[in-house]
Amino acid sequence: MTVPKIALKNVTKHFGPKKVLNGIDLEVAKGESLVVIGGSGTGKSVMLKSILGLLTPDSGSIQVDGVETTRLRSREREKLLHKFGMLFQGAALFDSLKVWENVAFGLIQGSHMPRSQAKEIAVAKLGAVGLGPDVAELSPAELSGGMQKRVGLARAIADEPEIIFFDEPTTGLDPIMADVINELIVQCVKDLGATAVTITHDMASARKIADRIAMIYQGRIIWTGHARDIDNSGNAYVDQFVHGRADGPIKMQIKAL
Ligand SMILES: Nc1ncnc2c1ncn2[C@@H]1O[C@H](COP(=O)(O)OP(=O)(O)OP(=O)(O)O)[C@@H](O)[C@H]1O
Repeated sequence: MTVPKIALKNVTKHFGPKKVLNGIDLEVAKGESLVVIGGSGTGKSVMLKSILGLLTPDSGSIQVDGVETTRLRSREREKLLHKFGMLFQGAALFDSLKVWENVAFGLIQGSHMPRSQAKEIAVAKLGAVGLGPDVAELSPAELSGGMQKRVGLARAIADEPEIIFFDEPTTGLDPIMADVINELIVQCVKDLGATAVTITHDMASARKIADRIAMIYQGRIIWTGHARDIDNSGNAYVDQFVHGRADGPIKMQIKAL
């Protein structure tokens, strides 16, 4: 039996009285691209942060390459984090650093690579996402949102991670730029042979990026299936989300202003 790259079993997490993860069961195979869809506040980010160890679940098991990660010491956790690359929502670049320094940040700080070598890699990774060496010397503030996402992607792949997380990679981009980013994600993940987990509300992005899609609702995975089956899921919650209907079993909690 092959060991999944990532496996969550019955993971729970609450904040005060609020139960956010309600028994998450999820497996991601090596080399697979899994997209997690679900409404706002359903626990997608809390799940990713739990896998990264930025949050500790209350109960349940999280394994990466068959190793339990919920009780790691700091040095072991640091080693684990080397397996991950991450493209954050809003790119999260440092404005005080040049573009290439942002891309090389993990190589210099985490892997203690000499600056000149890290710069060479950063410029090559920028090239892989369609940005020339001239961009490397700019400040992130001088770039458009789409270019910033590309820089974030170059940073996510700089250390050639085994696993890449994409948190809302297309949010705030026009549909054409979103498609460009989706294609770059597919290409970069393929080139690296990486395992990818993406969280998004954007169904066009999910369709393009995913091998498999999982839907989270009220802190549970309520459906998983091949991306090609998303329109015939037979699940009323998935159907409502995919078609963006106000009517259906998913009730939005709307607070009175
Ligand atoms: N550190 C925290 N302390 C308290 N509550 C938190 C914390 N982190 C998340 N939550 C709560 O957990 C719930 C789920 O949050 P999460 O960020 O995982 O949602 P999400 O599905 O990623 O939503 P979105 O799509 O809007 O980003 C929210 O109600 C949020 O307020």
